Amino acid sequence: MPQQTRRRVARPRRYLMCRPEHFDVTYSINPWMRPEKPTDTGIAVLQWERLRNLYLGLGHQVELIDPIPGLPDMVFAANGATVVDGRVLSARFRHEQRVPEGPAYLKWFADRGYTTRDAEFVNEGEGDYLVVGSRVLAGTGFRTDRRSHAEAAEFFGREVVPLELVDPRFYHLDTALAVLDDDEVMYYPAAFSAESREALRALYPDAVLADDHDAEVFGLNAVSDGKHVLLAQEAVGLADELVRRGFSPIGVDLSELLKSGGSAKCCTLELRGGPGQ
Ligand SMILES: CN(C)C(=N)NCCC[C@H](N)C(=O)O
Repeated sequence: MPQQTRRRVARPRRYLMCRPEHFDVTYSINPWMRPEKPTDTGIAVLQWERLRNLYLGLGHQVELIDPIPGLPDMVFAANGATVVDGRVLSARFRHEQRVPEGPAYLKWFADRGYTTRDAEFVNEGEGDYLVVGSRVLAGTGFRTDRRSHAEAAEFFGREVVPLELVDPRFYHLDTALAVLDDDEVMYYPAAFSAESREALRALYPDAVLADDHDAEVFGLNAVSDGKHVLLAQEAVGLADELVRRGFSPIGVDLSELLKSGGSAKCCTLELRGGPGQ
């Protein structure tokens, strides 16, 4: 069926978020981070609250993890773990500044009775693991160690498709690719190696492709519930194409968090399945 005639249905989601009470840019571990530029924690909190209220207004559940002083990037909950069928693979961060976030998120899950695994290899949670239907797309190149992909495949019992990122501005998979539905994605081809571009073309021949501008404003760091797609408000080309395909895009302003290299998806960890599954 042509994409534009599909009726889009929202599925209620459960998300984990972390209020950016200690947000700041005090170090630089990606090309967007400029510690010399001022940040405003109050604005970051306001922008984040709007995102959270949008989720609640759409009928989704939002759980919260307490922010920890001294961990300014902890707001990026998507990096904190990967949750599939109630099974939680912990994050193991590449840069020392973020290493303590892994155990903090893992504890949140363990305290609530989830089945957890303390990851053996470096991986940055849903920053590099994206679930598309029964398949998991897995980024590597800048953060997540390739060896983590086999660990994730074994732990989740799912097919894991490796994708290599080649542009340091798009250092996590979820800065270059967004999941729209169980069989649809949008992505920025130039962020991937030739081999990975080929793999994506074969898997998703009808994917929405982002242009340079929309990728650079982090339009692909988007969250979809199957109908509503929350994405950076500046990504107007992507929003137009999403409307054409029957989705309802909702523009969000997360300009303060972009100073650390994150947007809507980075702030949002999807909880797929609950404890005891
Ligand atoms: C897309 N996701 C989840 C992210 N891109 N996360 C943002 C991480 C930002 C942080 N300063 C870092 O460089 O790790």
